Amino acid sequence: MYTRALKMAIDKTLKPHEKLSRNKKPVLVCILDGWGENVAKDKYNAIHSAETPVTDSLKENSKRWRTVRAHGTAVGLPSDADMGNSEVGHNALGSGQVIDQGARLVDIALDDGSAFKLDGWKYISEAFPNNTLHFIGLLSDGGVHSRYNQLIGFVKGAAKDGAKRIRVHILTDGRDVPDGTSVKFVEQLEKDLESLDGVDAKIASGGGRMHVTMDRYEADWRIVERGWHAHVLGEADHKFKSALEGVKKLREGDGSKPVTDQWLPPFVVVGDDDKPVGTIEDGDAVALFNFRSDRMVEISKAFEYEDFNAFDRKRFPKTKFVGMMQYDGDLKLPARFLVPPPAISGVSGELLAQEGVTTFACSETQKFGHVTFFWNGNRSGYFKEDLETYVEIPSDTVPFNEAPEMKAREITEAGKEALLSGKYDMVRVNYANPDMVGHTGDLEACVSACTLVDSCVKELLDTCDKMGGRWLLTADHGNADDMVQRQKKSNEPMMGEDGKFLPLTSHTLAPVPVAIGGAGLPEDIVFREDLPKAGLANITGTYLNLLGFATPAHMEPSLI
Ligand SMILES: O=C(O)[C@@H](CO)OP(=O)(O)O
Ligand SMILES: [Mn+2]
Ligand SMILES: [Mn+2]
Repeated sequence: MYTRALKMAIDKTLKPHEKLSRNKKPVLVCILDGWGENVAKDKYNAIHSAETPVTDSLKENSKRWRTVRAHGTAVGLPSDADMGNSEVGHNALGSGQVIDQGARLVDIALDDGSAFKLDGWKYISEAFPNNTLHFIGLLSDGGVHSRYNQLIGFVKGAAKDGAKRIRVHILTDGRDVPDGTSVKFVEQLEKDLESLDGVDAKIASGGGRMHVTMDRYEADWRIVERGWHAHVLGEADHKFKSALEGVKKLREGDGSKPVTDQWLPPFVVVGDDDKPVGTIEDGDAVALFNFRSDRMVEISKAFEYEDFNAFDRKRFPKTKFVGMMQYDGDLKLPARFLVPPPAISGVSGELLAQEGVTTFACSETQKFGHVTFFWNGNRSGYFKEDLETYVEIPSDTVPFNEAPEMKAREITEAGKEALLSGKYDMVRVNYANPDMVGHTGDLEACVSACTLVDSCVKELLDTCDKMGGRWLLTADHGNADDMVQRQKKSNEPMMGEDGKFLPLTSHTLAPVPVAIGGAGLPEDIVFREDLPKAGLANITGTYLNLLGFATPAHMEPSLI
């Protein structure tokens, strides 16, 4: 069940690279979030439709440009039908290892039944006979944050182990799965809960994932506060007799504009007495059923921390609280969990800090933790704080198609300044736009986002060249490279009844580009040709080489 990394003892010292010396010039690692290299090259590929002279020109040097796999088993996901995502992508980029990820670890723990023998389960099962068991999480089979069959696996396990009263608090998706599918997931869940013998099981509250509960990196605590009100206190403006009725009604919006699954307002399910059917009370058990960490950290703090002032909780029930996993390895948050998280050790950040390498990492809020927390193997702290500078540029709090430029210009300025300062051996930045605007399904906005990012990349690469540095440009998974839902066999774009194309809001299965270069990179340094199946984890050794170090034995081979 555990990864290669755990099985072998890791030598955490870095050895010098045979050919590339540490030239004391900066190495830039630039990640374009959600920038895939898709075979579909029609107008729905926003990267193809955008003006991208800089990234296009890199392709011309076939010895220093290639693609790598960013989805499925290449990044530790259960199957090659699983699209990549930022968590697994940045874990791989930072660690150089293919690690069994949460999605897979939970599958295994459910399959072999070990999940029901672990401490987390024993802890919550104390509440089964006399109190309510609550599940909170993303209702979806997207496999990025959660999966429906895993929720059902735990619900059934609870029923079998004597839970008498179960309440599920749902966050609707429409981001990892097509918009509108919330209705079918709610229908299915209501049926599945009803079919449990001798258990009073219901959906109790919910809301759209971008508006309720699933904030990340403290971008907007009000999102979590809305969730707390609905799930815990049973308070929301919208009250319905059933979740199905609620989701259908809320999708209609106020009549002027429909609301998509991602953005549904919070709602509470009430009984015939108009009282909420499932508030969270002292003695209840609460299990978050998302395996992915970033969007579960804040709600975990709200349930776990006695001392908490991000918002007024009004009431703080003493619950038996568990996460699907432990979401933050440094904070040990939450303290209890259903399945042990992936063990990620010997990550590049730790090794580099040990060698005295100075690092600058920057993104805007929405991706800040991607280049720090995920990059460092789901650790929120520093390895050696005096060597690591982390800069977060506050993201806007609007749907990003309304501001597709996001903070790309500010990130560029910060990156340039870091390169020019001469203070940093490694500068890494992440541009959020292709991913965050891609998720809105707004093609036009996404095209303009990609055009802007390409021009920002030029500024960064030019600055790196000016400093005599070396650079590596890549992405963590696809997204902007396909903005339309397609027919399975023919790959033809799908149109809705209104004649408009059906937007694809999710990531894609596309591989991602990798390019290396820079004024400080000797001419004869090119990509090797014997790694056709390389994935994101092969990139770590590659940038370690650019920094003058050999690829450590516990990492995937370098592309150079
Ligand atoms: O927004 C998110 O949470 C995911 C999609 O569910 O995107 P990313 O993996 O790019 O962060
Ligand atoms: Mn991403
Ligand atoms: Mn994304």
